Amino acid sequence: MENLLNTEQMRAADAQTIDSAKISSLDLMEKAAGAFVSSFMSEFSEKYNSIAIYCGTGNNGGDGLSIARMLHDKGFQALDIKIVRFTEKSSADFIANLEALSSYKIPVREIRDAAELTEEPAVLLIDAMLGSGLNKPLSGKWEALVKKINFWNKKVIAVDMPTGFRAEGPLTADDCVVHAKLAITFQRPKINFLLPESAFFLGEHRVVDIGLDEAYIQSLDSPYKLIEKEDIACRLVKRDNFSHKGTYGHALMVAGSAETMGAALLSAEACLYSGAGLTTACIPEEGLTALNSRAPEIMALVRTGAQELDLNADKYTSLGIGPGLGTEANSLKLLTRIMRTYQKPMVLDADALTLIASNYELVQLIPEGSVLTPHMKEFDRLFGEHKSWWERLESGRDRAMTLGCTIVLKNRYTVIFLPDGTCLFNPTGSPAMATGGMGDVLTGIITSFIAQGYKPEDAAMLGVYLHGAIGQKTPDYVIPASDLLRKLPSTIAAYLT
Ligand SMILES: NC(=O)C1=CN([C@@H]2O[C@H](COP(=O)(O)OP(=O)(O)OC[C@H]3O[C@@H](n4cnc5c(N)ncnc54)[C@H](O)[C@@H]3O)[C@@H](O)[C@H]2O)[C@@H](O)CC1
Ligand SMILES: [K+]
Repeated sequence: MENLLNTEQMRAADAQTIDSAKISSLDLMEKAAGAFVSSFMSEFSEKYNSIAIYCGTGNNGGDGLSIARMLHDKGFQALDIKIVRFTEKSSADFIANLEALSSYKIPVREIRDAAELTEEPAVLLIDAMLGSGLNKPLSGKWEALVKKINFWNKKVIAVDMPTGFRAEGPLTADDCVVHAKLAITFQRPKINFLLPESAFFLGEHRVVDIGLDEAYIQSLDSPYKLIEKEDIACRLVKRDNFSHKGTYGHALMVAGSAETMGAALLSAEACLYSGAGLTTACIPEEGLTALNSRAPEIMALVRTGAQELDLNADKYTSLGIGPGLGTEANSLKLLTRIMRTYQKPMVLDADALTLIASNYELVQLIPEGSVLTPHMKEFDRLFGEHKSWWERLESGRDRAMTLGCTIVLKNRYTVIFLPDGTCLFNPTGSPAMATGGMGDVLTGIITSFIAQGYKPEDAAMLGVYLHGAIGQKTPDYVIPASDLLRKLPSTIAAYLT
């Protein structure tokens, strides 16, 4: 798992690397610029394109000057440097890089006011004005310049981060930030790159390794972590030679209503396809034919109308509840009854969460160790309105700790809040997954992993990562949830090796 750092910690890692690796800050800047250029060239190889490199006078600007030199050496001819000199302060490494540029025939122009710029003919703009040194919102000359650059609507590639972007803390659409297509960032993504509001300013990001001291970075105390492929491989357990269906547990999925049987089918099938030994779907009578014809492997526990369900809780090794359940009185009765009867960790999703939100006393009945899988709206219904995703990060951590539960807040980079206050970001996923039924499948996978004996936190991590990995692999415009779940067995097997 990769530790994600805040700006202050990143600066400490920078200093520690210079200290421990006996590398000068100038050489580190050279490494960072080299890593940027390699990544840049893999994406933008047309050397005839004109490129304007806007540099500040701090280290982000120093990177920009070094990048200009390297691009020139790689054969990019149509380069043009603009130095934004709104202050007389310059960093030592910026000055050193400006000197190194003196033997190069790259045009350099100093800008002292945004009004000096009328247009920008370059096709591509590299933003090396301000990076992680940002210490307050942009105003005055900076604000005017950023507004002008955004008005030009160029293809902007940011060095480390877009000028004006806050690496952590709440973001709003009103922040004055350079709008960039891509940020090539150093060593770790900024935490805010993983939150949806970053899309106001940034298309995508790539992370490049600049050789910072990894042992030191991993030793720092950060609640924020990024899940890696190895975390999945080392948690997944192979199926034993002499195992049988009883080895892999019995998952019960309480889901569906007459109009939403699809949600029950998808979540129960996801249990089956991710390896539960037995799966039972607790469904209304109207759904029985659909279940039997679509998924003969799945058993039914039929619930009729308001009739109280006689649940033998010992029979099941995991329970998922919520997909397509409905929010009317009968569903509330069913949920309450199940929460009173079943005291092992359960997976709560969709309508179960909405019912808990509007009958908040039910929160007390959530068994410790359970997994809650809300999307943003369900999260806000449960825990109150939040003005930003940063606030959701803070309250998600807080709630996971007080409830002793795992909370899976679904998004492009789904966030998993663990009961110990750790906050895991999942890297896998794709916009092709933005279709109905996806959440039902995820609920089924997590329920299935718990049935098989994985700890709920691990079940959530494995489920979220593998679910996203399938979506990410599809070259198609969209992946229907039922197609995704059929790829679960081969995907899980691929991660086992
Ligand atoms: N490990 C790392 O973090 C490394 C960082 N490097 C580069 O160094 C950058 C950070 O450099 P610096 O710390 O010199 O900072 P920046 O170059 O981001 O900013 C320069 C200066 O601008 C001023 N400033 C901040 N906010 C302002 C505002 N709102 N209005 C006007 N002026 C403002 C501050 O005095 C700041 O020091 C990184 O983004 C990255 O590009 C690389 O060179 C090498 C390794
Ligand atoms: K920048």
